[in-house]
Amino acid sequence: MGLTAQSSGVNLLRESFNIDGDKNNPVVALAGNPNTGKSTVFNGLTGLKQHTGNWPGKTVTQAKGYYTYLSQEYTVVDLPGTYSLLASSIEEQIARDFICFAQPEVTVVIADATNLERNLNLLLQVTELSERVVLCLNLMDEAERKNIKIDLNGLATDLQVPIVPTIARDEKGLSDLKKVIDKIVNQEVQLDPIKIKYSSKIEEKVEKIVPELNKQFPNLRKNINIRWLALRLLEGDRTIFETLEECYDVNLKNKKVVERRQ
Ligand SMILES: Nc1nc2c(ncn2[C@@H]2O[C@H](COP(=O)(O)OP(=O)(O)OP(=O)(O)O)[C@@H](O)[C@H]2O)c(=O)[nH]1
Ligand SMILES: [Mg+2]
Repeated sequence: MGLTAQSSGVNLLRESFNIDGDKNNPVVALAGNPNTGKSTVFNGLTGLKQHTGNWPGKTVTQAKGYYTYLSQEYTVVDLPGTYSLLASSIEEQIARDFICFAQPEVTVVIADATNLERNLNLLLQVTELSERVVLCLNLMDEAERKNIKIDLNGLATDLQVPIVPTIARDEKGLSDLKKVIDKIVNQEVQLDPIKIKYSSKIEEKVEKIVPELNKQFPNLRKNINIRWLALRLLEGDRTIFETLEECYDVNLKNKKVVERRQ
């Protein structure tokens, strides 16, 4: 059986993000820098089967929609455009929290093929949070026009993520994207994207914090990536506390694991 929300127990959290947890559809999140064609991909995938509203409690528009592939219905969520997931803006916080807590079965990072370097920064942040990632290289027509050649096989090998080139405006490549998403959901591809290794000073601290977090919050490990959480704590990111308290009713502020680094 493929990945389902039921098997990972996140239905309730999905509902709190206004995503129908009861439907048990695999959820596909579309992430990407602003203006890379996320909404064009979203429209191409979902056609008229879409709703827009606001993210709960936020004045940021949420678009969700549906498509069916090989008799399986998927829910697609168009995340706000962001350059990073460092939660320094509401948009970044929404994108980060959704990937971290609603745990989409697949996150598609939509990148502008003419500006790969900047766009890959977000991809590397997403792969720190989730292994189930596809890189959608959009605007391939623009890249060709600018005579930019991309070694797709070399890039896929370096990043260890599936890559799908698209021209979303002409609906080119979107059926390949659906096929790759289906393979990930049905666990037909091995996924082990590259992870950033930090300086030994940081890695040593992470090594100390991870077991401490596992000990103090044994249930958290099932739901979120503890290495990622340790990195956020080291960074002093306060916004993660708010979301943890909202989603899990845990209070990290009073725990010694945080006090130690102050
Ligand atoms: N040439 C070309 N243009 C594209 C392609 N995909 C999207 N566009 C155009 O790029 C512009 C931005 O597309 P959107 O889909 O709005 O991008 P977005 O990522 O949703 O933008 P934000 O939501 O503002 O972050 C639009 O004018 C699209 O028509 C493509 O593959 N090739
Ligand atoms: Mg958009």
